[in-house]
Amino acid sequence: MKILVTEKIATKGIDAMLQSGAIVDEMVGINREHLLEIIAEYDALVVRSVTKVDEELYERAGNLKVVGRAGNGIDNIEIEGATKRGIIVVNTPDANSVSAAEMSIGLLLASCRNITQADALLRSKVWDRKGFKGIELNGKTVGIVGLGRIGSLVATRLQAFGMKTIAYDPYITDERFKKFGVEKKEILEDLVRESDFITLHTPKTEETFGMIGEEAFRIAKKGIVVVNCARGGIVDEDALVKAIEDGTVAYAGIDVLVQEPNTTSPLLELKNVVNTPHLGADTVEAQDNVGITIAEEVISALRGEMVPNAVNLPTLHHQEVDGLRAFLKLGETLGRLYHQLEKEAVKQVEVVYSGEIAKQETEVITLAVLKGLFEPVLMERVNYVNAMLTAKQRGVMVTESKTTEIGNYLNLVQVRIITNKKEYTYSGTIFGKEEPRIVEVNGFEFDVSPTKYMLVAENQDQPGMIGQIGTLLGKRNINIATMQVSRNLKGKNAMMFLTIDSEVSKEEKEQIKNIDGISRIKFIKL
Ligand SMILES: NC(=O)C1=CN([C@@H]2O[C@H](COP(=O)(O)OP(=O)(O)OC[C@H]3O[C@@H](n4cnc5c(N)ncnc54)[C@H](O)[C@@H]3O)[C@@H](O)[C@H]2O)C=CC1
Ligand SMILES: O=C(O)CCC(=O)C(=O)O
Repeated sequence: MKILVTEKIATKGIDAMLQSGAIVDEMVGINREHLLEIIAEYDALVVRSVTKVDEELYERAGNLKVVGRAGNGIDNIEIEGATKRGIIVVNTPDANSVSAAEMSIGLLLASCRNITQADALLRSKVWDRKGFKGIELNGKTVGIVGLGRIGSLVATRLQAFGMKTIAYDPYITDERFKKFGVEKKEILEDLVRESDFITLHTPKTEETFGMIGEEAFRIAKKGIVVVNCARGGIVDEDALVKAIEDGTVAYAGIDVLVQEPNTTSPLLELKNVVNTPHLGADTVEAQDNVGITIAEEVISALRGEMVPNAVNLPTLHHQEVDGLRAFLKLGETLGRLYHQLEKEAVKQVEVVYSGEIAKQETEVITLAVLKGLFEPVLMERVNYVNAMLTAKQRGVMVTESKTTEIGNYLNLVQVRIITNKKEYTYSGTIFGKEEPRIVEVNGFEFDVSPTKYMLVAENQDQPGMIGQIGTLLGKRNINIATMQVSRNLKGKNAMMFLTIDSEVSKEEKEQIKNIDGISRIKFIKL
């Protein structure tokens, strides 16, 4: 077994790999050309957040079986390319959470007490106590965006500073807010308006990228403090610079930037920003923890053993699973619909199997549903192995029920999502051997072959709706592959399902929403 390590990981991690009998080449900071030249020799590659593991690399990596991400975020690794080549990607999602939480608090304190600025002045041999008056945390409100592993650690620690903790995370249950003594904010704008400090702890997704931007700074309190120790771009960097210059943001603590490494960001020029070069996980403890964990995981994966933190799972090759492959895809699709259509925290998921499929071992299909359900908000960290655990950790109850009775379809999988407010349903079937179909969404009946890009609109059942949407998309050069309309009662509400060939921008969605009679429009990406 030959393992290449391209970024610094703890010696304990390297030792653990060597002890397993592997040949380990540590080439910290290896340049891209050299990496591409030699990658074909290796069975495993261990990286942190800098090495880009992409198509170009996979193309040259004929022997690669495992990519180990020594850390949490995996946005430098192309998962799809790995999965299609049977390469397992593993990471260490829990191993550095405490360090990242402590770093967030460090940035918060360092920025609002001018610690780095004062230190720099004193080092230039000037003892001057003027101009460094900061602000206290005690009695202030901190708004936490994303109450997952790190967000919740930050919350409980900041409560010890006498802060009121509020959070926005529409994807977790009320019980989790209660557990951490955090007040829930239903909408981001409320959190922004009420916060004296805002700290970000979400993954980088299409929804979170730029979520704290011009609009947020327009409604924020004057003199707010912003900390981003999650991923670059969750706070829009240009908008932040402007907000600091006009005094909306008094201080900022930034550990992560869209472009990394980076020595030219305008944020580095601003005196009331404390910038660190992505050091959130850089502690002895976190690195030992991450190093040992990634070594164990990479070795297990190379030996073909089950790795709980496998980010993708290209190893579902068992015969019984092969027979269910189309249903796995269907289950994942049905799960993925929910969070792209709704924003309510899930309390319970019930998967109902009817017809022939009820005679099969369906547990793995339920796991596919959960994987699809959680992926849009947790990114690729959810897989067949940890999907049930993820549901449990997030306080979501999962049940299955079965009936072999055959209704309108030979096989039917219905996913019921129960929230505090209501129940949502998504049903699908398999036509022929392999063809998934979405046949019902919240009581509206369809026969849709799911595609990568789809639009779902809710509208008043009145003449002209289809034409208006079609014309608008046509003008924007967005090709409609199929379009179906379903209604419950004539003249009342209807739902439209469109499969389209390309993405729809925010602006285009806004335009569709402005069509008279359209109440809701959602873009779905599978
Ligand atoms: N600076 C550093 O060195 C480090 C940074 N990180 C980053 O910190 C971030 C948080 O990591 P964890 O807490 O482990 O992740 P996690 O997956 O445990 O929690 C993320 C939370 O964000 C929520 N969320 C997702 N989309 C949201 C949205 N649109 N609005 C509000 N909430 C949303 C999820 O429901 C989830 O509860 C990640 O971006 C990770 O990559 C992690 C470790 C070190
Ligand atoms: O130091 C590193 O490897 C980056 C840590 C990080 O951002 C993560 O684990 O997500």
